Amino acid sequence: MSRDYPSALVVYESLFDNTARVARAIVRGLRAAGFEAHSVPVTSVASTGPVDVDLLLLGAPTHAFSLSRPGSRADAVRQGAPPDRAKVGAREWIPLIGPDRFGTSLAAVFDTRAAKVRRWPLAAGTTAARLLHRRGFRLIRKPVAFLVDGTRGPLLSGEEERAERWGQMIGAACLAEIDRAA
Ligand SMILES: Cc1cc2nc3c(=O)[nH]c(=O)nc-3n(C[C@H](O)[C@H](O)[C@H](O)COP(=O)(O)O)c2cc1C
Repeated sequence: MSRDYPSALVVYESLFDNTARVARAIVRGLRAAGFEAHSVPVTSVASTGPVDVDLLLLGAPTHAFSLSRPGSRADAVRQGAPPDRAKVGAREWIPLIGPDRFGTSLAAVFDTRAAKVRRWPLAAGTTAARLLHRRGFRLIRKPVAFLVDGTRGPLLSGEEERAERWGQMIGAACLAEIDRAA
């Protein structure tokens, strides 16, 4: 940690804005934990150069029990999602990145998924965690899920507040990891 404040970047994929809302709530939680934190859609971060942070977070919606694919995002567009949000997803982005790009190997993952299949073990977060691990990142906590009501949302009541608390918790966990390594 070379700056005055620890820092985190929350990269998210979101077709209907629910994962984006969760990402913003997590940013609020990270800030409450003392972090300089920002969220950015995967459609924009894909074209930026290296960034120097202490923690990378990645969030994505569950499509077909996994990360989205071009076909599932096209499906979402047919259901009303803005086409520009479907250009690139976390699945295509992760193979392009590694710890060097962010100045950290510490990462955390979250997903959104439909409330009625909440207990299904396979989801976007599981896949993202596996792919990030393969790229050399170390997940500091298990992936966490936030629930939406159906395909377009909204988030279930209380989920944004839970995301904010999770952001604060993950910030504290990251600081503990940094202390341990020092
Ligand atoms: C093509 C498609 C497939 C989906 N498959 C699943 C699924 O397998 N499991 C699930 O829980 N939700 C599924 N959903 C619901 C999404 O998880 C939901 O749309 C998403 O969490 C909303 O987040 P977003 O607004 O950020 O896109 C699917 C949605 C779409 C559009």
